[in-house]
Amino acid sequence: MAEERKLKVRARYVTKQYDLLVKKSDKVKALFNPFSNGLQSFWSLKGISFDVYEGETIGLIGVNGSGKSTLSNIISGIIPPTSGELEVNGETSIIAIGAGLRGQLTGRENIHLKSLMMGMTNSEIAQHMEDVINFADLGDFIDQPVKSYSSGMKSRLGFSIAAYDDPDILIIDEALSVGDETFYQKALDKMVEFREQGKTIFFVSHVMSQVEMFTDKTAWIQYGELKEFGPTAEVLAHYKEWNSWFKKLPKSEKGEYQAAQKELQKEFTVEQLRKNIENDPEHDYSATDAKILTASAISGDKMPATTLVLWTALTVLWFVVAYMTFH
Ligand SMILES: Nc1ncnc2c1ncn2[C@@H]1O[C@H](COP(=O)(O)OP(=O)(O)OP(=O)(O)O)[C@@H](O)[C@H]1O
Repeated sequence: MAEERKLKVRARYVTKQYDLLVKKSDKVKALFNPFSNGLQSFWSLKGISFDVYEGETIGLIGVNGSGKSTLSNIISGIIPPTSGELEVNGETSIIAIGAGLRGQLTGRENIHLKSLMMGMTNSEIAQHMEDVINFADLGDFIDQPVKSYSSGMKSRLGFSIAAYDDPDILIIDEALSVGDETFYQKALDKMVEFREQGKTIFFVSHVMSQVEMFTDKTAWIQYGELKEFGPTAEVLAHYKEWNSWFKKLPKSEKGEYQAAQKELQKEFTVEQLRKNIENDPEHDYSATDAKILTASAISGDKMPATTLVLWTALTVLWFVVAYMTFH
C-alpha cells in the first residue's frame, strides 16, 4: 500500500488586502464620512490555493511586487491573511534579510533571545550558541550590534539562527541572494540536509538557477494571483517565456501593462473573489464559502463596519439628547 503523504501547508483562496491611505487624517475622514466607500484598498493576494506536502521544496517566483513576501509572511504567521483558509501543520521558521533580528542587540544577544523564546535551558543555550556562531562565521562582528551589519551579514545570522531552530517548515525569502559564494554553498548544503530529513522548504528567489537547482515544485505568483503551480522545470519554462515576451515590449507598454495590473489589484472585490470560487470546479464552494469570504466585512465594497457602528451610535445619541431636551 502506498504511504500517505503528510500535508504540511494547505491554502484555499488566501487573500491579503491592504489599506492604501497612509495619512491618519484620511483615515479619520473616511471613518466619519457615511458616503465614503471606506479606505481605498489594494489586494496584494487575490486568492491563492495550493497543497504542499512533507519533504517538498517549493520555489516562489514572480516579478517585483507580485506578492511572494506577503505569502511567505502569511505562511510563517507574521501577518494574518484577510480571508481564505490556511492550514499549516508544523513549526515554521522564516529567514528574510534581517527579519526577526533586533538591531540594537548584538548577534550573540539575538541568538540568546531566540533561544530563550524557544524555551531552551541555560546549558542547551550554550551548545546552541556555539553551533549558530560557528555556522554564521561572523568573526568579531558577533559582538557588534546587528544594526551595524551589512545585508549579507544579517542574512548569515538570520539563516544560521533559523537553520538551528530545527523547524518543520523553513521559509527562505531572498535571504541567500545577498550573501557571498562561500556562505551560499554552506547554506545550500544545510538546505539539502533539511530536505533529506523530510522537512518542507519554501524558497523565494529571483535567481532562476537557484530555484531550478533546489526546488521540486514552483509557485509563480503574478500580481496577487497564482499563475501556475507545478513541477519546477515546467513552471520556470513558462515564466521565462513570459519574461522574454515582457522584455520585448516597448518601455511605454511595459509601464501601461504594470499599471493596469496594479489597477486590477485595487479594483478587486469580494464579489469577484466569490465568482472565482464559484467557477472553480475543484472547490466545494457551498461547504466553505462563509469562512473563505470573511473579507466581505472589511472589503471597502460598502460602508465600512466601523463607520456603520459610529453612525448608529451617533444617531442613537442624537435621539437621546433630543428626547431629554424637549421633555
Ligand atoms: N503593508 C503594506 N501596505 C500596503 N501595500 C503593501 C504592504 N506590504 C506589501 N504591499 C504591497 O503588496 C504587493 C506585494 O508585495 P510583496 O512584498 O509581497 O511582493 P514581492 O513579490 O515579495 O516583491 P519583491 O520581489 O520586490 O520582494 C506590493 O505591491 C506591495 O507594494
